[in-house]
Amino acid sequence: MFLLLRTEASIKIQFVIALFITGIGFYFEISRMEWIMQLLAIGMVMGIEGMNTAVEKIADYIQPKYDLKIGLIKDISAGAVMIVSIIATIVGLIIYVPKLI
Ligand SMILES: Nc1ncnc2c1ncn2[C@@H]1O[C@H](COP(=O)(O)OP(=O)(O)OP(=O)(O)O)[C@@H](O)[C@H]1O
Repeated sequence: MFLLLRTEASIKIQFVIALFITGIGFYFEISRMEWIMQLLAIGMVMGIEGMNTAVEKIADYIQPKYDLKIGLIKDISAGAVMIVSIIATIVGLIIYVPKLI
């Protein structure tokens, strides 16, 4: 976890967003269930991002040169991050939009 936070720019950004959204959670005094959903969303995104980083590192280790199959593998792995990020954004909107309007 510390290795990821120290070396990966995308995890650093997600960590800052996680801290920010946690602060927002305290500000709006979200419910116990909303905290569970928010924490799951944060954990999902950062966990899958960590796995994506591992896939990228393995790919670069086994094939440092340009390779269509490696490109496809990296795209699929990045796609997994995209899926959980979209879902996490929707969860955030479901929690906070009603509090803002
Ligand atoms: N060896 C390769 N062969 C073919 N395409 C590659 C290769 N390496 C990267 N790519 C393409 O470039 C994209 C970005 O790959 P890269 O490894 O730079 O990840 P990244 O998304 O920049 O991740 P991060 O910012 O976390 O390092 C991949 O999704 C893939 O499409």
